[in-house]
Amino acid sequence: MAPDETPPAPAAVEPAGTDDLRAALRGLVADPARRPVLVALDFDGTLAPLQDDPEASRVLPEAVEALRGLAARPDLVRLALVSGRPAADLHRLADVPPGTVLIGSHGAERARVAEHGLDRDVLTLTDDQADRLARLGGEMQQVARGRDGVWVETKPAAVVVHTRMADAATGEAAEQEALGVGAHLGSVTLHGKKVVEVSVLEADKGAALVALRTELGAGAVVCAGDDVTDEDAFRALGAGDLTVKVGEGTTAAGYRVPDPEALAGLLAGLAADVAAAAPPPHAAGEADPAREDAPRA
Ligand SMILES: O=P(O)(O)OC[C@H]1O[C@H](O[C@H]2O[C@H](CO)[C@@H](O)[C@H](O)[C@H]2O)[C@H](O)[C@@H](O)[C@@H]1O
Repeated sequence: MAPDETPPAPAAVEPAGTDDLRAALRGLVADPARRPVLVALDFDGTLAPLQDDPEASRVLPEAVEALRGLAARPDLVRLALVSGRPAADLHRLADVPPGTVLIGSHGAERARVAEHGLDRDVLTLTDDQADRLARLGGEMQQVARGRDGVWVETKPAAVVVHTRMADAATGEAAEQEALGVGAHLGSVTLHGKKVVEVSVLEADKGAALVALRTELGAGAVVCAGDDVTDEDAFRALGAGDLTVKVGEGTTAAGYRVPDPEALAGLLAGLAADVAAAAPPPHAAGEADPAREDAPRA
């Protein structure tokens, strides 16, 4: 090859599909050496179909049921949501079972769903971060001003310009301007699906997920997501983990499913496998304390 010739780009490897993923999930749960498996799921576009109004987002009913089933066997599975949403918003919208860990604000927040409420660390900002967040809010409002369908969401450590309801040209212009604001005021700027999000904190889903797997002593991680920030998580995981891209687009994930409905079906299958698994040894033959006729201690 002549020195000035560019080598051809390697062909992108298309992730494996739904049937292969079903088999891989079944194999993972059947392997005692991989327990507990950490199932870490993105919210918007993954568990909850995308909506014009983020307040309308909900986990699909089939996935709600499946997550309840998975949470019933913490010896086999631990659950986490890993989202760009603030942890408190996730808790309000997501309907996930107690024990679920919530990683919010793209990794900057950590909380755990309790029986009645949410256990969480309060996110604190330095004076400089708080000052930049306030200035970001003002500048992003300027970006949205006069542009139909463009609006601003304010989060604990970030400001988001939303363009889903704008026409293509208006949305594109707003996103470009918002990226410029991020370049001078932000610590991290994310260009996601019809959003530009500028954060005053350094955080990413990959680092947060790796920290959680270590804390839990998870033998493997199953991680699913649909947007650019989920790619940080996919890249941070290892060869023995299962990474799942929901929808179209280039990805580092090993598997792809077409939409949140397909993912919900796979989670239901996983929950069925978990329900069929042998109970942990200490529980075999023990009376069920939830039953009325169980002997009193
Ligand atoms: O990490 P995620 O759980 O995927 O959260 C990422 C962002 O999700 C929200 O925006 C996205 O969903 C909205 C509702 O479906 C949709 O209108 C928007 O176009 C999507 O980008 C949320 O509003 C952002 O704050 C999150 O960072």
